[in-house]
Amino acid sequence: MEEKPTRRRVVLVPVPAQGHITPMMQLAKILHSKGFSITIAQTKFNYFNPSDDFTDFQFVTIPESLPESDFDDLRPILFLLKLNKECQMSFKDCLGHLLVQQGNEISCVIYDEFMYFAGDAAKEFKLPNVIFSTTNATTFVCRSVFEKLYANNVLAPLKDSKGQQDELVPEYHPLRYKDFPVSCWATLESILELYRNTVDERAASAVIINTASCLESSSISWLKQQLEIPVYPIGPLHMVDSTPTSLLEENKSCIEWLNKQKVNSVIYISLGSLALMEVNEVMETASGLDSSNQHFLWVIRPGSIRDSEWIECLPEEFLKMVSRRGYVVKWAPQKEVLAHPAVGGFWSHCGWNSTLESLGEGVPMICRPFSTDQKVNARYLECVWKVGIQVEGELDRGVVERAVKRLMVDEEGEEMRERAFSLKEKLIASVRSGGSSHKSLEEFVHFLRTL
Ligand SMILES: O=c1ccn([C@@H]2O[C@H](COP(=O)(O)OP(=O)(O)O[C@H]3O[C@H](CO)[C@@H](O)[C@H](O)[C@H]3O)[C@@H](O)[C@H]2O)c(=O)[nH]1
Repeated sequence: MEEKPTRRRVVLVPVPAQGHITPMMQLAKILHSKGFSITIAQTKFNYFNPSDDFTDFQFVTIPESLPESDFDDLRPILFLLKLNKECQMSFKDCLGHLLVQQGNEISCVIYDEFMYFAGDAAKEFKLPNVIFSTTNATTFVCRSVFEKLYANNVLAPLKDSKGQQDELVPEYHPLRYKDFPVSCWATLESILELYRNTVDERAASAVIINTASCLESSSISWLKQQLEIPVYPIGPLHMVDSTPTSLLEENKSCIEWLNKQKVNSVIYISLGSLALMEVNEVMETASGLDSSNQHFLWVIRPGSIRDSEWIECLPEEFLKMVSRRGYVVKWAPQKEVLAHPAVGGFWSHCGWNSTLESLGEGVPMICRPFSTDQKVNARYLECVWKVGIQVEGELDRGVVERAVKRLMVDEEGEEMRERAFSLKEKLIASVRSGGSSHKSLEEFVHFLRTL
C-alpha cells in the first residue's frame, strides 16, 4: 500500500504512573524522529511536565474531576477502573476538539492498554487505534486467557490462601498460581473486569509491546496467532531512546559514591514508583544487607514506607546499619546506576521497566515482586532466563543476607552475571539494524504511514 506523506499526527494516551509514562514518552520520541507530530493526552495525575526535549510536542489535559487522593487511596486496579469510567465522555470531547483543531491530520490514537476509554473514543471517530502494552507479552497472554480460566474455575486456587498456590497452572509453564498477574489490592472480580476491557483487542488496529522476541518468543507467537491483528514487539524502548522522563528529581550524588566502589561490588535496591513496604520489612532488609557485608545503594522513595513521609518513622538503628556500607537516596538515575561498573546486582520488585533496564545492562536480580505482572517477570527471571533469585514468603534478615550473598558472592551469582551479559548482547542486537525489534519497529512505522 502507498505510504502517505509524513508529519501526520499521532495522539498518545499514557497511564498516569512513572512505569507507564516512561515507555510511552520513549515511543513518542521515536515516532517523532520518524517524522510524526505528537500529541500527548494526560490527566492531572502524575502530570508529566515536559522539559526542553519535548518542545515540539503538543500536550493536552483530559478533564476529569476525581479527587487527587484517589491515586494513592484506590491503588492501581480500582483507580484504573474508575479513571476509565471518568474519562469515557471527557476524552471523546477532547479528541473531538483535537480533530477540529488539527483538521484531518490525526492518523491514529495509541493508548496504554489500561486506558481503554481512549480506544473507545477513537473508534467512535473511526480513527485507527493501537494498544501499547508496557508490560511483557506473557502477562498479555495471561490477561487474554483470564476470563476463560476464571469461567472454567481454573483460577479457583487463587482464592486459596495457601493450598495449591505453589502448583503449576496447567498449560502455562513455568507459571504457578501464585505467579498469575493478580493483586492483593483488588478482588479477582475487579481484576477480571479490568482485564476484560484491556484485552478487547478485536476492535483495535494493532498491538505494540515493549518486549523483544529473544526474551519471550513463544508468548509473542501465541499473541500473533490469537489476536488476528498485527502484533509488534518493539522493545526494549529504553535501548532505542534515552530521553530523560523522570517525574521525580534524580539524586546524582549516588554516581559519585558508586565511582568509589569496586567493580560488581554493589547491590542496587529499588522498588519502582508504586510498591509499598512495611516498617518491619525495611528493618529486616537493612539488617540482612548489613550482615551480608556487601555495599548497597538503596532507593527509598518518599511515601514508600507505609504511613510515613520518608524514613523518619524508622528507629535510629536503621541509619547506623546503612551508614556502614550503604548509601540511601530518594530517587536515583536508575539507568545510569545499572550501567555503572560497580553495580553487580539489583534487588527489585521486577516492574517491567526495571527488568528490561537490568537485562539491558547485564545485571542479574534478586526478585521481590509485589503484584500483577511483577510476579510473572520474577518467575521468568528465575526459571526461564535464569538470571534472578526470587525471595518468597516473609522477609527476615537471614533470608535477605542469604539472597544477597548468593547473588553477590557465590559462584551461582557469577554464573547469573554471565547469562545476564549474554542476554544483554542479544537485546542490543535486537534493537540494532536487522534485529527483530528494529524490524518490528520499522514495520509498525510503515503501518502507521499507510493509515
Ligand atoms: O530511583 C529510581 C527508581 C525507579 N526509576 C525508574 O522508574 C521506572 C519504574 O518502572 P517499573 O520498574 O516498571 O516499576 P513501576 O513503577 O512499579 O511500574 C508499573 O508499570 C510497569 C509497566 O507497566 C509494570 O511492569 C509494574 O508492575 C507497575 O507497577 C523505571 O524506568 C526506573 O528506571 C528511576 O528512574 N529512579
